Amino acid sequence: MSRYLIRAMILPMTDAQDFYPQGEIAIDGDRIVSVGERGTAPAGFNPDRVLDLTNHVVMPGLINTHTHAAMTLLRGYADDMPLMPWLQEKVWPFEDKMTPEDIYWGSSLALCEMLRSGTTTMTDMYISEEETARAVLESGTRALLSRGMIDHNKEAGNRSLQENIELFRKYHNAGDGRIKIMFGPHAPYTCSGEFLLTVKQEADKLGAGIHIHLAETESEIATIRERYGTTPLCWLEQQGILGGQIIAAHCVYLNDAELDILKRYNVGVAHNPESNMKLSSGTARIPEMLKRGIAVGLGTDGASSNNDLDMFGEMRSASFQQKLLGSPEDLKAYEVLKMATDGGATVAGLKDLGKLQPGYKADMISIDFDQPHFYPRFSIPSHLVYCARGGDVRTVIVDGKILMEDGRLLTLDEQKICREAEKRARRIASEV
Ligand SMILES: CSC[C@H]1O[C@@H](n2cnc3c(O)ncnc32)[C@H](O)[C@@H]1O
Ligand SMILES: [Zn+2]
Repeated sequence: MSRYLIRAMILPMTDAQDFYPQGEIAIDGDRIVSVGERGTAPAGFNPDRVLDLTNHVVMPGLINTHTHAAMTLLRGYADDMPLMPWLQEKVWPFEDKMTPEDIYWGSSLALCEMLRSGTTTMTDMYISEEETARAVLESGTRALLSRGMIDHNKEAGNRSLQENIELFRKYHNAGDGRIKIMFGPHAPYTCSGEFLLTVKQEADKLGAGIHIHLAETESEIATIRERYGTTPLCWLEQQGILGGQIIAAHCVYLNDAELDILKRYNVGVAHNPESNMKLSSGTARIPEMLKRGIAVGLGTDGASSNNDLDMFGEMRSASFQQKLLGSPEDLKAYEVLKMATDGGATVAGLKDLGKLQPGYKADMISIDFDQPHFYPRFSIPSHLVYCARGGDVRTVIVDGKILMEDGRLLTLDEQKICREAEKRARRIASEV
């Protein structure tokens, strides 16, 4: 456990007005002790190290609320298709050939990319998720993990549910509490009502939340209407699935009454603008959600429908997509930053994350602002959303530990991970 004193420009994300141009953060172990202008660390605070990040902006680590980390192995394998043919013709046959070891290397690759671009927490759903847990533990990052479950038949559904329960028993609160386990029924069109209810009951018994894809495409809306005569969200409500912690990914096709349902049941939305654009799924009604006080976080989805895991790019896209369809006043820079930090923490149910303030977890990143694309410095939030790229991130701290310093990853062997990922992706593609 180390004590650090960081000197930098600080954007704590506590309030739109809060910014410390000559700031100072004191960290003791995994927690923030103080945040303010220089000289505000408690008297007698004796750091092991002073990190001089003058000319860097330090802000909360970014929270990616919906991804499939190991899908980095499918990056560039299947592009320019709509969701269902993409899944059925390309993605699922590829995933059928992936071994648990492949999932480990694919997840490690994702974690390299995430750390490099300032993501400190991810909410993930995939097969062989214990391998993703192993990679997360090694990397030092924070994650909410779930076993993605599809009940093609009763046996397959029950087996995956047992795996999710096992994942919970083995990894919930692992890594000093950095890992939390949720349950991951894939979507209303891939899970029966009976199966969803069993999943919900098992999750409730363990006090775990649910992570599910919801209302992503027009085709999903048509399928569910044909099967059940209603919308995906109303069907989930009828099945008794809503209530407790739910992360609903995408939420593109929801009417006003359904937005009210989201609010009533405190459903958190994981908004994935780049995936929604790339698959031509549509545009989620984010301004309307925010107006209602619905918790919205930002996600990249997997690297096959994005195709990167850069949350800086995602923030820019989130804002531009709404402006294109609505008005330039929609989704302003500070609102998007909130979504990627504090909003993500709310969606993830992590109470002491998403802001830099005393008592909160010490998860933060620094962005090198001494670069041409950050001058003149009229507005720091504007530059972070409209100018910054993941590659501008230089320092990453999670749980009070430095995971990236001056652009060097300290916990992951990046070169080895890239080589392994390339080799394994080629092998899998050759087997499909
Ligand atoms: C069973 S593990 C999770 C499962 O989800 C698939 N997936 C990736 N992106 C999406 C998306 O945008 N909508 C629906 N399903 C998606 C992934 O390939 C895994 O099979
Ligand atoms: Zn997804």
